[in-house]
Amino acid sequence: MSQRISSVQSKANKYKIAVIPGDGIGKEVIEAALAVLDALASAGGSFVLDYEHFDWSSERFKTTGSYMPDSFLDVLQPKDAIFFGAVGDPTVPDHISLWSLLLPIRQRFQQYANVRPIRVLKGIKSPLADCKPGDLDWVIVRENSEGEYAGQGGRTHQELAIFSRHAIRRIFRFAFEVAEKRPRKLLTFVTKSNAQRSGMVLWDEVAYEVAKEYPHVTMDKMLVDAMTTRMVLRPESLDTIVATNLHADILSDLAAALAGSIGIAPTSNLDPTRRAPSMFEPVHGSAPDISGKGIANPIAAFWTAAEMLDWLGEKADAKLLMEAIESVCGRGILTKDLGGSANTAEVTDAVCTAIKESAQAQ
Ligand SMILES: NC(=O)c1ccc[n+]([C@@H]2O[C@H](COP(=O)([O-])OP(=O)(O)OC[C@H]3O[C@@H](n4cnc5c(N)ncnc54)[C@H](O)[C@@H]3O)[C@@H](O)[C@H]2O)c1
Ligand SMILES: O=C(O)[C@H](O)[C@@H](O)C(=O)O
Ligand SMILES: [K+]
Ligand SMILES: [Mn+2]
Repeated sequence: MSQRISSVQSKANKYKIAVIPGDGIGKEVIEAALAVLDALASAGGSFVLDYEHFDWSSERFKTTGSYMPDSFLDVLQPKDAIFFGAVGDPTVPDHISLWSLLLPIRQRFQQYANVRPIRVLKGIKSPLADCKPGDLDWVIVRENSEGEYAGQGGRTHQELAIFSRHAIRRIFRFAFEVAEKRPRKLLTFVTKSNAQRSGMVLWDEVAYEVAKEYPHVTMDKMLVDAMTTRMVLRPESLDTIVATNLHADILSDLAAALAGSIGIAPTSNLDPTRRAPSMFEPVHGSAPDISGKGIANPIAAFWTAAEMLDWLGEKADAKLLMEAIESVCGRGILTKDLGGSANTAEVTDAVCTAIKESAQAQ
């Protein structure tokens, strides 16, 4: 585990980070998160981030005809991580924007595990009556390379999903490893094998096969429709969740809302083999309805930054950042989506100050 060090910059670990803010509030929350990361580094953090900024976005597409250069894999490969905002613009069809920027990076780098931790942070109220902080504390593991996002099929089979034993096995192994490291050792797998009789039946078959390798983890199975009711009615009965690309996409927005707001939820797109750089982004999109107003909640991007530091090995700084976020939320400095009246800059400043104060106290 890394240790926070006092100002001995020469001892700091250096990481090369590609920064891709993208569109809409992606630009606002990434700017805020970079300020918070700077505050953390200069308050005695044990890391130095060497940023390269990329303007890959819908703006670039509209002026040059492409979201990113053809050489994007070569450009990103030497980086230690990719810090991403959001993609999506009201004047570009969403399937064009998603398939021109985000999905090629996720799929070509085989960032096959999309990890979405979510819990009720201190100071934030769940919309569920009586849901206390410990009652909703989950990790959603999303298959991130195939399934409903295979992009195959013509007009008559537009939504053709592709599931392979290889990809199902590796995401289940990953999810079991996550579950095994958490105190409850509980994994719920989400399926729709009653209706989808090919890919989803294979998904179930591999689940039980891989389960034999992890005898210390308790596994249970939920059909995706019933899963939504369990998340709302019995959140405390869940811990680690594994689901397909599309199912986990939908369930993770629900999870974020149940924990207070889509504006707090982080994602890691991981290549667990570490052959390719992993990509870190808030769960939310470009939010055109609030973009440009300076009111986006930056917490999702901050929590995402903490997940990135943790993946890079900077665990002490990741922890300090999460504590700073929770102390600011605990003092009621919240954006509108969480029922508060603070704007993006005010929350950002408060988190930077909390970081400095807690570093001084150490
Ligand atoms: N990974 C991504 O980059 C990603 C994810 C989801 C959607 N998208 C794209 O984003 C665009 C908008 O999609 P959408 O509206 O379905 O989803 P969205 O997540 O952008 O917004 C959904 C709702 O949540 C609110 N919201 C989102 N983030 C917030 C934040 N940080 N603070 C406060 N409120 C927040 C928005 O104002 C909106 O009302 C589309 O083009 C879509 O394709 C991209
Ligand atoms: O994967 C998707 O569907 C989108 O990018 C977005 O909704 C996400 O959750 O990342
Ligand atoms: K995003
Ligand atoms: Mn989504």
